[in-house]
Amino acid sequence: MLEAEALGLERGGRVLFEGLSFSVRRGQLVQVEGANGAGKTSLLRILAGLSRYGYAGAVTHRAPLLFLGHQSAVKGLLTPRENLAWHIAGEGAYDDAAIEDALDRVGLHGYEDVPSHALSAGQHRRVNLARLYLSRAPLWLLDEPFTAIDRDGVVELEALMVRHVEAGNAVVLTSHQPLAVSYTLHRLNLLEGLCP
Ligand SMILES: Nc1ncnc2c1ncn2[C@@H]1O[C@H](COP(=O)(O)OP(=O)(O)OP(=O)(O)O)[C@@H](O)[C@H]1O
Repeated sequence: MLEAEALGLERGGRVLFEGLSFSVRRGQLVQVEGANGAGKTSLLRILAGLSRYGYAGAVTHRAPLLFLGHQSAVKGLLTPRENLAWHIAGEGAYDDAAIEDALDRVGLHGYEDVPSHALSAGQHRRVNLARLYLSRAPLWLLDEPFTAIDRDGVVELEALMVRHVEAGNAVVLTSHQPLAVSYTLHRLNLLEGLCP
């Protein structure tokens, strides 16, 4: 689904990673490992084709992807329903029932039409996560998806990711918390590459 070849990145005179090569295949659930500041977000943005900075190497995409960053992309003046409609319009689809179902699944039933600036941090995150229920992209790149999500939400999100990879898709995520999933988890170490 994605191939990274000899990726290298230097920030502020510090080499974060170099010569990093790996492939992400169908059915893989990959967690990027590393301490604060190691370069996980930078790597994910490179993989998503969003990096504003110069880096070495090349990324080849073999499938459409969805990137969810940890900085909320929810627009405060729009309601959750409008935010999701705006996002999925980019995929050429608008389906009010599907949007309502996605918001319901992330626990935002009753908040569909509230201006998003009136939502909590966790509810903002949930609006973003609702995009996972609507996306048709086979490859998900998720940066700290569990941030500000309560325990039930974490369990639901873990199950959603497992369903996605079991269906033959792939997920690459960063997370500081260990995943409690009964599925083979591949670890991507910024210095050593992809570990089985
Ligand atoms: N805006 C910036 N300007 C200059 N250097 C930056 C900037 N943002 C990040 N960096 C540098 O890049 C390094 C990697 O940042 P990145 O956000 O990729 O790390 P991370 O592994 O995702 O960290 P965390 O786990 O804390 O989110 C940081 O240690 C910092 O030195």
